[in-house]
Amino acid sequence: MAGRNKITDATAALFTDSVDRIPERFIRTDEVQAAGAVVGEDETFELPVVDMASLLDPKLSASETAKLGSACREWGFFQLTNHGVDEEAMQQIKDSVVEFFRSPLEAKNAVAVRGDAGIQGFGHQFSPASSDKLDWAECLLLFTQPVQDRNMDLWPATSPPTFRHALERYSVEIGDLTRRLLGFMAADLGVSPAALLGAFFVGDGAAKGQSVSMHHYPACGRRHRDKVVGIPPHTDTLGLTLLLQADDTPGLQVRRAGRWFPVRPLPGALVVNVGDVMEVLSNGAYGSALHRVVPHAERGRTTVAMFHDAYVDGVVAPLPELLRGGEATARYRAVGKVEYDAGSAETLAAGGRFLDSLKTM
Ligand SMILES: O=C(O)CCC(=O)C(=O)O
Ligand SMILES: [Fe+2]
Repeated sequence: MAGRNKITDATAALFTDSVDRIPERFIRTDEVQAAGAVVGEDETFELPVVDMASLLDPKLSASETAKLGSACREWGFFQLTNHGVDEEAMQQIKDSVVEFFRSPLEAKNAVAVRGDAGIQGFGHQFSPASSDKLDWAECLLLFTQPVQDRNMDLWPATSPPTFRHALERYSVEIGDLTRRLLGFMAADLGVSPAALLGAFFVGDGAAKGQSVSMHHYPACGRRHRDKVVGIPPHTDTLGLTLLLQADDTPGLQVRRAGRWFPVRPLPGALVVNVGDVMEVLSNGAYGSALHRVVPHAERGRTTVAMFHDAYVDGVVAPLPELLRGGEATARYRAVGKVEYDAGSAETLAAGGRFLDSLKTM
């Protein structure tokens, strides 16, 4: 089972001071090399950019929706500009998360992962049982919606004091934005908005499942670059991910056509990516892309990844509207949500993808 380990004093010291030698558990040179080539600094390429103001503009909406659709089909990734998330709410969450990671280890470990609280809390990202390697990163993972799923014991109360309010507010903002975005995705997929929205939200508008991973990737120094990993290559197992980058440090890379494409953060934009469940819902029209994080030699990087979960009547399966009338066959077999979650966790621990086992062709 993929576990999340607590961060020790030794690791925290490693992350704060520039050290000459790092423990074997962080050295993954072979893995980094095997992962393949990165598109160079000097090469021009454009990761898709989608503009929410254009989506909402009656004159521009149709062409921007087509752009959104092609981004989800070709890349599974795009940067979203003019997204309309309240600027003060954005600033508050950025400041609060940066401040949390700057706190002393003792304060951060007040909300550390612990056996009885499942995967939530502060610690390392998932560590596969099949390897003893650790990521060059620290992560605070929390369930944010539905509200009754929150474990407030693991929400920082004082480090910093603004944290809880900032996350609560951001959770609502991202829920609203996800809802808006899904409306345009439904138009692109040719399904009713109610069908797609109903997979993510319950009748009264609450998210079926929203969670957040806040990441800090410390600077790794020139000497350790190409040896350490921020997050190893993976796809997101839930529905849709919206990522906020609290600074302009690069690090996120997306896999396409056998190479890694660095995301060059646009000021104020959010990065959106299609998760495995969305790939299934869309019957494979949208693709969940492999991505990873590479630590920067000189600069730390802080991000807030918010995930929305989705399913229809307790089942992860292609949207019925897409299969109606026998026009298309299901490219994924239907699987109960409980089985999906258990399967994803188990396959993740083994370094695989549960999604692959659902494919029918
Ligand atoms: O921090 C990032 O840029 C990406 C984080 C991520 O991929 C994840 O939390 O699943
Ligand atoms: Fe991810």
